[in-house]
Amino acid sequence: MSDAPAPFTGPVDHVDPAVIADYLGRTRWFGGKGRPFEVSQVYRIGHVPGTAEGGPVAVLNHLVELTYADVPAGAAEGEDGEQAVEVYQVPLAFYTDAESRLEHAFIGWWEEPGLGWVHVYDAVHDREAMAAWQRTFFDAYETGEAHDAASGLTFRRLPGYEIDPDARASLFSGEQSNSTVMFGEDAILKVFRKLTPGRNPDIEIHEVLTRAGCANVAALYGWIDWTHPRTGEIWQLSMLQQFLRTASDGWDLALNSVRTLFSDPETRASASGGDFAGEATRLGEALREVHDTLAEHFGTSEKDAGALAALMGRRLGAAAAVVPALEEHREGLLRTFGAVADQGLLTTQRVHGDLHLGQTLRTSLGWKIVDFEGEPAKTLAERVLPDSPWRDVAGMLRSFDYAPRVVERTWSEDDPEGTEARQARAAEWANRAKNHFLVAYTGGEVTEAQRTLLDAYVADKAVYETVYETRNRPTWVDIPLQAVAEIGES
Ligand SMILES: Nc1ncnc2c1ncn2[C@@H]1O[C@H](COP(=O)(O)OP(=O)(O)O)[C@@H](O)[C@H]1O
Ligand SMILES: O=P(O)(O)O[C@H]1O[C@H](CO)[C@@H](O[C@H]2O[C@H](CO)[C@@H](O)[C@H](O)[C@H]2O)[C@H](O)[C@H]1O
Repeated sequence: MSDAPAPFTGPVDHVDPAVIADYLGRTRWFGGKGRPFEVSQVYRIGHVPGTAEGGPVAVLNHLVELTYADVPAGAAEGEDGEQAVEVYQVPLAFYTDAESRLEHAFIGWWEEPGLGWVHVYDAVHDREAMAAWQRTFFDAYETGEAHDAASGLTFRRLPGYEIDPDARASLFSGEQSNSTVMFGEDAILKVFRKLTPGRNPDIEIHEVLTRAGCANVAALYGWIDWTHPRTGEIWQLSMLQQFLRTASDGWDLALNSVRTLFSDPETRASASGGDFAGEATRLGEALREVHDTLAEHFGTSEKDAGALAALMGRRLGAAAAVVPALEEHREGLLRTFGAVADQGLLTTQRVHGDLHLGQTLRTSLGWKIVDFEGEPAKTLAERVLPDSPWRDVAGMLRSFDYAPRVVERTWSEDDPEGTEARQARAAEWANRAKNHFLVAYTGGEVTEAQRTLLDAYVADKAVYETVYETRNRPTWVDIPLQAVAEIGES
């Protein structure tokens, strides 16, 4: 363990909040870009044990509290549900001298009590700093946990999976809302960025599915808890998981399949070399198994169908405030939601909550579903609520609709004349994937009531996507808007 300075826990006054704010604005994972914010507090949550010679003089983890000025003072959230205060995890590696190899992850330099002037870097970019995490996880194996009393950090391990304490750490290139570090080719550490106290659904669900031996997820190896010294709340910081070495992203595979189809529009989707129906079938089977295991271990509950229809209607109202183009489809959408209202009590359970092809990985041993954190914009309390499994099914159906439309966006620039022919193939591809997926998921026929419920979830998801695209990729908003229009007309 290093000679890191005390205290390990508490507000940090000597770090300039503007330096941290500037760094957040430069990262991919910070979701508050574009909103007016200030860093209202930097809170130190302890040092990571296991640092070694040649590495940083200390690895100190921090929670950064942000306050947004676009929510009226005193309110917890704004009109569109955006939160007034958010907390992000920022682990820092401290070096006495500048480390040129880490220039891209440089945050600032300041005088650190007990350490003197230090150069400070985002620790997830530093293999030496991340090796400290890995060594501590390794030490935790025998007992199942390594608790560092000084810092309040607890490294937990599940039995049955060994990790190499010397494997090289490297940051995963595709970081999105979190940061993922690979340890050799065996394990990955997902460092959650936006945090809330309480059980993290990604860890919770992976633990249940791993202990149940479910083959359709990456096995959970361990995770890190931090106990707030004053409130006693548990904050879950990171998740250690099996690295799926042979994985190909489901979304990329689907796009490739559509490209193969479009390159020869004379050939029907069923005869195309890139046919996706078989994969869609296997995906449906995988989701069925995951849902069954979740229902078995977390149990099921019931939800009033009328309340669900009303909730979807309210979500539409909030979305229309952000995307005015939804207004003209309001009637048709409300009809679709309203059709479920007389279904009495619906069965609900823990679900993925934000399932799409980008959350699926095809490995040599079949499909794996990742990222059980739920919709990123929702609060934790909302994300862990039981919901109908049809929400996840609808997410996948929307994704099958997206894939050909995304390919067409760029294809049509080079070949505008072929649009009509490709449209027919695109519809064929999407319908084929949807049908195969559904048949595999249900094991046969979809009843009329199930179809009505599914249609409502598909419409609800498409409405959500219009907001997501408006905020994140405005040039894509036509994709879900077109779906909304088709639903509204039907
Ligand atoms: N266990 C794993 N093995 C290999 N790649 C993975 C694994 N888990 C996730 N990935 C890849 O990392 C990407 C980001 O992971 P995800 O859990 O979705 O993080 P985020 O919450 O940042 O979106 C995924 O799209 C997937 O391609
Ligand atoms: O992966 P996240 O949990 O961050 O999910 C969000 O981003 C997704 C995009 O990356 C978004 O998905 C939408 O776009 C996908 C294509 O990029 C498409 O396959 C999905 O069907 C569509 O919903 C997701 O909605 C959003 O929550």
